[in-house]
Amino acid sequence: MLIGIMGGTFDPIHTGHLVAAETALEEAGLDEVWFMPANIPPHKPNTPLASPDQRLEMVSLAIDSHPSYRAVDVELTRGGTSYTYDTVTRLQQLYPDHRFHYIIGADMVMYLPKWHQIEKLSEMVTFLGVGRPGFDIDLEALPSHLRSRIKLMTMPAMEISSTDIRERIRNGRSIRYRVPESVRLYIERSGIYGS
Ligand SMILES: Nc1ncnc2c1ncn2[C@@H]1O[C@H](COP(=O)(O)OP(=O)(O)OP(=O)(O)O)[C@@H](O)[C@H]1O
Ligand SMILES: O=C(O)c1ccc[n+]([C@@H]2O[C@H](COP(=O)([O-])O)[C@@H](O)[C@H]2O)c1
Repeated sequence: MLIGIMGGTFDPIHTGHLVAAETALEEAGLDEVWFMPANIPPHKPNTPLASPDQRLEMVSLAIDSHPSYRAVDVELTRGGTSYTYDTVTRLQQLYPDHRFHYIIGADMVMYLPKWHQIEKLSEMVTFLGVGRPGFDIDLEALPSHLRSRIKLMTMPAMEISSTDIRERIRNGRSIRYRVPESVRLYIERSGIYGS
């Protein structure tokens, strides 16, 4: 099986994540996409506002009806900082018959050289890069060994981020359609980001 891992903080999950996953599923011919919330995302300055359980719950609600999507809690149960190299090493041990691709937005593509053990990791997965408004992908600026391990996907520009969702909630603005309805209702009921 060919698996695309959609790793993220998902604080909260939004339609940008879902369209990125669907684009990769279709364009790279993936069998499944595994949505994997990070426990402690490396290199993010702030702790997520939602707890690990809440982020996993929102992911599960968002992907509920999709036959090829799964929510995977390996990073949450491992605890500590969620280095992707450690995660993929573990997944390859657990699922020796699977191949793994890793889906990332344009901001992360240009940040790859800073990832933990990136030389080894880039031998283990192919990165599927999707465009994101405000972030240019310049493959020429990346080291050649990395460049050859990235496939670019064509995704409609979606100017949407978890930061923007949280800010909208703080300002009493609508998040309808920016997140799946089930996630919107969960956020409203739980009051995670304020009311
Ligand atoms: N609108 C988007 N278009 C394409 N890729 C996206 C989009 N939003 C997030 N991603 C990608 O999804 C992955 C997980 O992102 P993450 O959960 O940190 O969301 P975020 O919206 O970037 O969060 P925040 O605003 O809190 O930093 C990253 O690889 C990121 O680049
Ligand atoms: O392993 C690393 O060094 C590394 C550095 C930055 C990001 N990541 C992973 O990339 C995914 C997206 O990161 P983020 O910060 O945009 O949520 C998430 O699963 C992180 O664990 C991984």
